[in-house]
Amino acid sequence: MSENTKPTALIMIFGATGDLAKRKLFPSLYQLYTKNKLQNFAVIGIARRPLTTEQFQENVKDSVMTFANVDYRIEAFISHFHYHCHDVTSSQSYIELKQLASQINNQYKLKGNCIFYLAMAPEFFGTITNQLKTQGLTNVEGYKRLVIEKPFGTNFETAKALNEQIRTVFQEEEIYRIDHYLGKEMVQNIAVIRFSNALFEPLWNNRYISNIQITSSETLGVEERGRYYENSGALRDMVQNHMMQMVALLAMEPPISLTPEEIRSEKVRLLRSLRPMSQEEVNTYFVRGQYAQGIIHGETVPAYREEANVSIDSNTETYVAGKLMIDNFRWFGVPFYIQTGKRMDRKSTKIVVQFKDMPMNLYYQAEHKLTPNLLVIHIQPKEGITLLLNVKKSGTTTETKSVRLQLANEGTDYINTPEAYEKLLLDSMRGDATNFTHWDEVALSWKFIDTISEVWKKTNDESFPNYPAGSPGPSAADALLAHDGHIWWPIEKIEQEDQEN
Ligand SMILES: NC(=O)C1=CN([C@@H]2O[C@H](COP(=O)(O)OP(=O)(O)OC[C@H]3O[C@@H](n4cnc5c(N)ncnc54)[C@H](OP(=O)(O)O)[C@@H]3O)[C@@H](O)[C@H]2O)C=CC1
Ligand SMILES: O=C1O[C@H](COP(=O)(O)O)[C@@H](O)[C@H](O)[C@H]1O
Repeated sequence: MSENTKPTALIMIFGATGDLAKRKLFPSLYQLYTKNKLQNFAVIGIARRPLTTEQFQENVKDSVMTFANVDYRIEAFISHFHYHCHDVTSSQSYIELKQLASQINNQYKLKGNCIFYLAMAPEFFGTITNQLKTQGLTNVEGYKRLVIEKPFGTNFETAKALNEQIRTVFQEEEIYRIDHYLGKEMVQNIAVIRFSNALFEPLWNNRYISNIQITSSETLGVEERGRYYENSGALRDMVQNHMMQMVALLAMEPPISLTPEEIRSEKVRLLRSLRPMSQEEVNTYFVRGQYAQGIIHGETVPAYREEANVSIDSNTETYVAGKLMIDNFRWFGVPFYIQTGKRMDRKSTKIVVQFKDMPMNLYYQAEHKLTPNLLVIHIQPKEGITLLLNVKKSGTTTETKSVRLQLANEGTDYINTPEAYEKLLLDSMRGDATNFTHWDEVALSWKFIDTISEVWKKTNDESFPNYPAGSPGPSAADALLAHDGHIWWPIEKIEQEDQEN
């Protein structure tokens, strides 16, 4: 389907009174609607609480006003929403849901196309898909697609069982596993930066790249999600999916074309080249942390154990740093460092590609080392690219200084870029699975992650809590890089100092 095709579909949102629907799904659909990207659509919201369709429409309106902050064509927009009060564990109400779906399909002329969006706790995913099949909701005249939220399982075994269950109802090409990082503008830009610039692609290998650093730090804590997070931790919440996907996009071989199959098969090949770790090696390659009380934006925030309301000796990690090695010709010997954590000093997701030093420094003067060339891909909150180069200091000197070439930051292209969910919803309606994860990718990343979580489950980290909220994370993460002679590049600090000078 072309990029300009306007899709038509009925979207059934299971979990329509929940946080994700309110904060992301309704505002994203609204954006698509007001940008005229949809031919025709209707939504059936499904949850247990007893709401009328009118009350549900008011909730949708509130969510759009709060999170999209506009009310242009809002009444017309919410008239597309319907509500079905339904406990997904009860088979009876699927029959009524089927009747409602058929009536709405005819009323809006939706061609029998149906998206089943599971915005609910994962323990319901299997039950819902089974019931959809048993009660005949998947017998549609058009297409049927399942959009499924994370977490997709809690380890390889549970993910495999879930996959087998949903595969009895949906084909792999009908399953859209959401990883919202794949909807982010600059994550989608990684392949474009690599494969459309003669400047980068020839250097994108172990001859010219020293190491790659991927950081995704948050200032938020676990908020209302303590129960989920306590059983997940940063490793399963962020690393298994978002961080591994970014590694795959940065390191995969060029696909022979941009079809979803080709891109996803390159990512799979890359994930297969990750150097496996033995259990004994886990704590050499990976570092974990948990936040203590600290100060963020001038306010004292509680420690994880208090905020999440969990046991006072909880061993759950809220921070992970790790070193991944890729055993293929292109990357042998190049460390990919990743770090992600909650309650850190800033909200920032970025990738730093550090190029190797020049073979000889012609400009060496006492104490003066050339700064390595760095390519920084800013993913959020700022979007853009920075290249750090060395130039001559002005005047009668051969001394060098580092300068920043801002390739895209603050450019008009990046103003008002659509939300990740907006793009992913549209892709799922158009049938473009490129930015969704294939089962083979999910399976391989779980296998890699399982070794780490098994070790961490067995051994408590006695140093927890080991970083104060509002800090850059535990010192062991610096030691991880220092061991290889590297540092986490303090890009924001470099930029700030630059601006001050
Ligand atoms: N919130 C977020 O930012 C993110 C969420 N996700 C994922 O999205 C999914 C949903 O998360 P979130 O919205 O935060 O969860 P919430 O707990 O906020 O919402 C859960 C929803 O499920 C409904 N529900 C619960 N039990 C039943 C039942 N038996 N039958 C019918 N409906 C039921 C609830 O409605 P009611 O009580 O009325 O039945 C509610 O609408 C999860 O898989 C989560 O991991 C992923 C990334 C980010
Ligand atoms: O998937 C998740 O992502 C968010 C971070 O997303 P971002 O787009 O704000 O970077 C994280 O807070 C959450 O714990 C996790 O489940």
